[in-house]
Amino acid sequence: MSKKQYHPLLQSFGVLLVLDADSRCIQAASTNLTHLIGVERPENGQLSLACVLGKRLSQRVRRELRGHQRLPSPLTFMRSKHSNVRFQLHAYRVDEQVVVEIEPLKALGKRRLLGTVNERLMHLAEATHQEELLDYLVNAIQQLTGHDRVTVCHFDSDWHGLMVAEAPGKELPSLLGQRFPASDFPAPLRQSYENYPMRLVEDVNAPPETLAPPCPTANLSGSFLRAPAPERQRYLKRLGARGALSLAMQGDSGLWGLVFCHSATPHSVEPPVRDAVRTLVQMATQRMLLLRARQEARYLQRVQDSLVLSAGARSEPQNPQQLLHEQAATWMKLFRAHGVVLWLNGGAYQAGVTPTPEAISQFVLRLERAHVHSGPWCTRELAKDPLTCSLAMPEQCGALAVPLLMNSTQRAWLLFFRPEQVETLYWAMQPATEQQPTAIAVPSVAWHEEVMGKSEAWQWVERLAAVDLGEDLTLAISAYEISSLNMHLERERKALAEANQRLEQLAHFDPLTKVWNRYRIEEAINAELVAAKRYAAAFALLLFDVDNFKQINDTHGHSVGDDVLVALARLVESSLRGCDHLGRWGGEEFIVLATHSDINAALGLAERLRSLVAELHIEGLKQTVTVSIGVAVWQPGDSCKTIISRADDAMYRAKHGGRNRVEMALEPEVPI
Ligand SMILES: Nc1nc2c(ncn2[C@@H]2O[C@H](COP(=O)(O)OP(=O)(O)OP(=O)(O)O)[C@@H](O)[C@H]2O)c(=O)[nH]1
Repeated sequence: MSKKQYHPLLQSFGVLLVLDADSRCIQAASTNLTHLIGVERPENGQLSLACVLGKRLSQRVRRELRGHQRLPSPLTFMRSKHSNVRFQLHAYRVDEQVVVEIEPLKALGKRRLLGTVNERLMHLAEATHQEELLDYLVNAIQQLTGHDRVTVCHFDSDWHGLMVAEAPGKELPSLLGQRFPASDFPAPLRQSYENYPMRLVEDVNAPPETLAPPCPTANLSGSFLRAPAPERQRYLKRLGARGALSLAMQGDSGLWGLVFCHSATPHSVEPPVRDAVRTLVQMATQRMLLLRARQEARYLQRVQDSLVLSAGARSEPQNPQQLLHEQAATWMKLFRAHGVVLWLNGGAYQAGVTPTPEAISQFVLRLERAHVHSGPWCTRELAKDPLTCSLAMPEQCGALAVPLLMNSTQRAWLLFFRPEQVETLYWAMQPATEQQPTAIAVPSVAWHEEVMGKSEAWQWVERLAAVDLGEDLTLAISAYEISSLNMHLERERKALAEANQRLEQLAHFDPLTKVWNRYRIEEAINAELVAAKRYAAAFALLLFDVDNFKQINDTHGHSVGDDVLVALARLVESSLRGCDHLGRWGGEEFIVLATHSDINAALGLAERLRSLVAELHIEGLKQTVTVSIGVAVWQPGDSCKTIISRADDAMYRAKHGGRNRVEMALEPEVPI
């Protein structure tokens, strides 16, 4: 550490010694050495630590400091057996020197103090609300130290202080609810509280002690005895305080606040009482952080609970509009917003008090350009933020925007809007007036500040919860999109299957009789020809034609003719084996493909069909329907054309033979 010249003035409630690195020789001592401890300085000689503490204790100090930065704990001693004044000693190393601080101790009744402190600690540990906790803390400290006014000052994110708790006194005016500007707590001051969490000023008006001989090299920045700097003295006077004790309340991310104890008259606080107060403050701070963490956890849980709903909606996905409609009220309550917008695929779903769609669209466009990272964006002053100041959003003051990463290129946005929150702040001190101090009193009208144009601030935990909500919403929206896509695909698939079926029908079936069409029966004959050739498995074709069909048509009309064809097809179809097939060859001609059939089987089948048809009764048709059938059996070397041609010849012979007959095809004269 570089040797800096620190304020060499000291308070008089203790004695300060500056020793060499070996803790033997006293290089300088505060001017109250004789007065407080009764040690005379030798006229010309060197003062040793042993002269002040005695041989034994000075040896102990040296031993305990060897290889260490400071004594593990303070030591107590009495100057002589005859005097009952006890002292407390503390020593630590700074640079190449050792600093020893000695304070007289008054008889305090240690047991009683311990009991009181334990009782207070128990109470603090049981507090369930921050206000209750801090109220109890300031009252407990007031009882322990006897200060007139004890307050807790909490810092906001700009380091302005707000007096949030107070044990008021009779001598000093109340500071509760007042704000102190950040300029009252400059960074070095806050830093010093982080290093030395407690400061005691016994009497701000007391003439300071100095070091004798003067010792400009001594680094007393960490000394508990150092006198307050002139600006701090002025400040305390403005607060009406002559005696002051202040303690840091250290939060998770820096200084949470300070405890100020003030009294209108000089006020000493014994080391054990200071230790007790420090323990109380530490305990209260821990408890407060715990309460806050619990409160935040409860809040996050509430947001989570609202997510569970949208998670439930995931199994039965809702469209974004439904989702917003159902959840908007809950979300607005949770996020203390008066409007919410879900911006998706270039359109806005809105609920509550929201800007116009044009303004929202502009806002999102700017967010897309300026806010590239995945975290939330927020402001409590839309009219002042460079991103939004030129947008027309008259009813909005604050906005929280959460990007929803729908995929690698597309972002949706969840936007919350807050109205203006006009607030009156009571400033205890204005930075500008620090040069001309004014006695603190009940805040004057001039110190009221109306804060306009701002919404409530977006808390850290709210931003965190909004990100959680955004992630959940992204899932819910994706689930909905996937499910609608699936539904669409399913519809498409069904339509395609139906079209295919229709196509299949058209391609293979005769639309009137629903039996195979010419193309399909031809296909089947060709397949059978291949099988017959390979396995020499004979099959037969029965080609039949309705007799005098023209006359039926002409006499009874085409529709009766159609009925005849349909009834005939049904009858024949139902009379065939499962392995045989019926097809319409054209007009009133049909073919039966009888697999695994020799000539006898085929003739038997043809005869059976003929007689069945002759018994067919058609509604509206008095005459009987008959068919003439030509039968051809597969011959090696047959093609579709040759076998049908033989069947056709046979059928014509049946026609010419008088109709309602079966004729067998003639054997081919030469092998085909
Ligand atoms: N109703 C109806 N008539 C059809 C259909 N297809 C063909 N026809 C008719 O069937 C008749 C066939 O007549 P023709 O070829 O002279 O034979 P036919 O009257 O049965 O006499 P033969 O075959 O010699 O017994 C024609 O008048 C066709 O118009 C159809 O799908 N429905």
